[in-house]
Amino acid sequence: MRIDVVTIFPGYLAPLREALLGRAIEAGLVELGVHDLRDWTHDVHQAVDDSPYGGGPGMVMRPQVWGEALDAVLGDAPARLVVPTPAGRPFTQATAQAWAGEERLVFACGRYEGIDQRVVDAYAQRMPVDEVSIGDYVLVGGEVAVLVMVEAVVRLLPGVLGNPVSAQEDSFSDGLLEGPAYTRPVSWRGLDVPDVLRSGNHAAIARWRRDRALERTAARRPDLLDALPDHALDRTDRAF
Ligand SMILES: N#Cc1c(-c2ccc3ccn(Cc4ccncc4)c3c2)n[nH]c1N
Repeated sequence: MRIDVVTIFPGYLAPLREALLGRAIEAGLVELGVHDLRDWTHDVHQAVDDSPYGGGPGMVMRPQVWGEALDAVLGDAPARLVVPTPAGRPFTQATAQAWAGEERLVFACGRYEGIDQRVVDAYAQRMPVDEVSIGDYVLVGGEVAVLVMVEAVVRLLPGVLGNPVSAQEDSFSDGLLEGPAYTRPVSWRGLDVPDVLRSGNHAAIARWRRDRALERTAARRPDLLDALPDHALDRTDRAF
């Protein structure tokens, strides 16, 4: 997979070259390009924003600069354009799973009050464009959202995680939150590891883990339970 990010703060994306993601890049599993939007300005002030039509607070990012930058970065290669915005569709694990199958992702990081809508509209005429949000809170720009989304996607790529099974057992992968996890020592500050996890009875362990996941999901994210298809819950599950 190739990932390109266009931003006025390239340094914000430096963490993408650290740790797991950095190793994926070094292993050739991912190619990463980070581009400074201001490289496509032509004025001495390198202006990327202007006042909003219709008035209102803040500034809007100019379409011309974005058009030149995205034309240059995209070239002729097919890609999915992703535009983080607080007004976007929710970015979820399902989104990450879908995007993990893409050959190329290009992220447009806005700042100020966002990017002129015509940028999304123009590129949506010739390629898939997703306006997405990572959560119901307001950030100052798209860079942090891109860090989140790139990590969620890249960890799903074959060869990136040491143990691919762990991605299959993630929270959300089966529609539920993960249950609690434990490691040594068996007793810590008067708190013990549940006996079942040390029983060697794999069927009992699997049942216990499913029950804790259902319990946690019912308590913290009942909306996920409501969204589960009927076949996803067996009779034992329905006790929650
Ligand atoms: N994904 C995502 C986001 C953002 C986000 C993303 C891109 C931009 C570009 C500019 N801003 C600032 C801004 C814009 C409009 N209204 C208010 C603030 C952004 C915020 N905020 N919260 C999220 N979950």
